[in-house]
Amino acid sequence: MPVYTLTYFPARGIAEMSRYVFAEAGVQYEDIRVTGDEWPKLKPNTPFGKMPYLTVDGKYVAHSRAIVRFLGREFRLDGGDSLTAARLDVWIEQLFETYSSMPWTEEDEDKKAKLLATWEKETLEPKLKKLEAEINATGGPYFLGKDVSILDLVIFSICEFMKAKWNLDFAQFCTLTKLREAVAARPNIAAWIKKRPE
Ligand SMILES: N[C@@H](CCC(=O)N[C@@H](CS)C(=O)NCC(=O)O)C(=O)O
Repeated sequence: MPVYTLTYFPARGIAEMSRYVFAEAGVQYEDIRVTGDEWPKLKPNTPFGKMPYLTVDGKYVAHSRAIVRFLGREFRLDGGDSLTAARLDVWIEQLFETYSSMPWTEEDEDKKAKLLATWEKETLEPKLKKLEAEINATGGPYFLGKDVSILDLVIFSICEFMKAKWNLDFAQFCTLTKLREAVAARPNIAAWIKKRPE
């Protein structure tokens, strides 16, 4: 088994989906957490001056989504064939595009709340309804039906982040709620959630 190290800030952020993949696969890795004080010194020695990055026997894999896809292939959580893997990728990109279109830079709180409400109705809702229709077509609870994949772990992680950062609970999306409950109940995921740092 290769030696894996995952380096990120002491936060969940865009590294947690990869930590979930390691947890689900039951694979050991070094979970390196770099503080804000340590970061300026480390930054010039990282692949692209950003985190997270992974090393595999000393070779780097950078960019959070490239990391998650690589781990999916490594641990057979990528659907097993190239078309299925591509369908997972499509939704990973779709979800990150949706998340990037949130009103991140608006500083006026009233304007931000209005923009968020519009974004929820016009962007989030149609995208998640379409995602739910695709999950329902497989019978669920996961995107591929009975087999969990990196996409389910990415969905779980993004929803968790949006809840913490934007207080969105997605309660109106029943299929998504079932998927999140199914992920949370997986023994390795539940064990990671219990033991991980705050
Ligand atoms: N496309 C990259 C973005 C990475 C990124 O922006 N990382 C931020 C933390 S979430 C970072 O390293 N910020 C510190 C810096 O830019 O100095 C990815 O998905 O990994």
